[in-house]
Amino acid sequence: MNSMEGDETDSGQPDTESGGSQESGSSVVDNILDGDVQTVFENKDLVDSSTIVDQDRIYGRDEQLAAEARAFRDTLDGERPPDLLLYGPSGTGKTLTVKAVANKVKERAQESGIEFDFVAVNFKTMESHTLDRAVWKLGHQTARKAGVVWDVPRSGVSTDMKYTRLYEIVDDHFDSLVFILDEIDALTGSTGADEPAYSRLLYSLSRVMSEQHVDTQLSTVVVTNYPKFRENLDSRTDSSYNPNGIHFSDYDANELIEILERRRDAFKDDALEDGVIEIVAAYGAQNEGDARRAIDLLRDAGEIANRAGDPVVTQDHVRSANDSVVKNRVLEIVGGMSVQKKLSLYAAALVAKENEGAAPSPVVYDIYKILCEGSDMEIYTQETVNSHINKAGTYGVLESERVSGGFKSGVHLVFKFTEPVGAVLDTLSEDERLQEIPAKELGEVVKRRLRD
Ligand SMILES: Nc1ncnc2c1ncn2[C@@H]1O[C@H](COP(=O)(O)OP(=O)(O)OP(=O)(O)O)[C@@H](O)[C@H]1O
Repeated sequence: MNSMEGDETDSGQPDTESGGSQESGSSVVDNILDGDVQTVFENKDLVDSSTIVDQDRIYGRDEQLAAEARAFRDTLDGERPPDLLLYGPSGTGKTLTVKAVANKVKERAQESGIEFDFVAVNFKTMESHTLDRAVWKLGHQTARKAGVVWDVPRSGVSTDMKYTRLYEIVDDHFDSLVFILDEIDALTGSTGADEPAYSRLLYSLSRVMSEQHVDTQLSTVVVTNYPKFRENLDSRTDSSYNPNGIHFSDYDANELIEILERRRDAFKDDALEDGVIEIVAAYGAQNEGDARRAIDLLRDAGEIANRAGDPVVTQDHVRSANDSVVKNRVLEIVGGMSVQKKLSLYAAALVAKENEGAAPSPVVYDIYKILCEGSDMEIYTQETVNSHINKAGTYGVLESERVSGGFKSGVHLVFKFTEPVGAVLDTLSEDERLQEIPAKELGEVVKRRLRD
C-alpha cells in the first residue's frame, strides 16, 4: 500500500499535487507540439545541410555555377549537355551548385515545354556497391521523377532487364535527363571483377542514346572527392567518357563566414551572440574547409542553446557543440579498435599532451611499456606499436613523420595529432580496460622522458 502511495504521489505530496504534476507533464508535451517552447531558430531548414538553398545564398562559386549553366544551357536548345565531372573535397558545394543550376534549368525548360529533369543518386549510401544495385536504384529514382511505379524487384531479375526498364521510363517521360552520380567511386562492384562497376555503368550511360535507341538527351554529372577513379576505367569506357572537369577547392575561414552569414536568418533576430559565426567558421576551416560541417556545427550550437532554454546562441554553445562533434568522430574511429591498438594510441596521446600535440615514437614506446606492465598486458615490439598507431592515422586522428637524429639515435617517427588530444584521451579512457591507468602520474614520467 505504501509503495502504491509512493508511486502515485511522488515523495509523499498530497494527491492534488500529484494531479497538478500530471497536468504539467501533459502541458510540457502540448507546449512542445504547439511550438510554444523557447527556440533560437526562425527558419531551421537553412541550417540543415541537405537543403538546396537559393542562388543568392551561394557564396563564391560563380565560376563553377557559370560552367554548369553553360553546360546545361544546351538542354534549352534541344541538345545534349556535355557530361560533367565535379571534383574537390567534401562539403565544397559540388552537389549544391549543380542541383541549384538544374532546378533553374528545369523552370526554364518547363516554360519552353521541354520535359527536363535530373535524378541524383549517392552510391556511397547504398548497402551494396554492385552494378545491379546501382541500376536498380537509378531506376527507382527515375521512376519517382517520372511519376510512375518502379515495378522491378531488387533481386530475381537480371541487370539487363533493369537497364531495359530504366531506359524505357527515360525514353517515355523525358526530353532531356541528367543523372547526378554522387560518390561514384564507391561503386566498386563484386571483388574479382575485371573492371569496377562504375566503369561499366558509365559505359552503358554514355552509349545509351546510340545503342538503346533512346531519344532522350541523356547526360551525366559525376560528383567525387576522388577524381583518380578515372585511372581504373576500362579502356573502352575511357574512350567514350570525356566529361568537362570542374574543380572545387576547400574554403578558408573567411569564405565560411560569408557562407554562414547568408544563413543568419535561420535564427531569430539577435539570437546569435557576436563572434558566433566567426568561431564556427574557424572550427570549420580546421575541419578541412568543409561547409557542411560548419553548417551542422552552427545548428548543433543552436540546439544546445534551445535545450538549455537560452534565448541566445553563445560562443560557449559552439565550443560544447564542437567538443561533442569531435568526441563522436574520435569514438567512431577508435570504438572498434583492439585493446592493443587502443593502448598504443593512448601512449601516443599521453606523450602528445605534454608536447604540443607531437609524440616521438621512442618516448611513446617507453610509455606504452609502462602501460602494459601496469595492466598486465603482453608487450609488443616497437614496430608493431608504431604500426598500430599509424593505423589510427589512416582514419584521420594523426599524421606521422620520419625524423632523423635526436632521440637515442637514427631515424624515428613523430606522431602529430590532427584531432584534439584531450578528446582522444577522454574517448579512449571510456574503455573500462584503460580506466585503471593513472594518467596524471604518467604525465610526470612523460615530461622526464621528453627531457631525456
Ligand atoms: N559556396 C557555398 N555557399 C553556400 N552554401 C554552401 C556552399 N558550399 C557548400 N555549401 C553548403 O555546404 C553543404 C555541403 O555542400 P555540398 O553538398 O554541395 O558539398 P559537396 O561538395 O557535394 O560534398 P560531398 O563531396 O561530401 O558530397 C550544403 O549544405 C551546402 O548548402
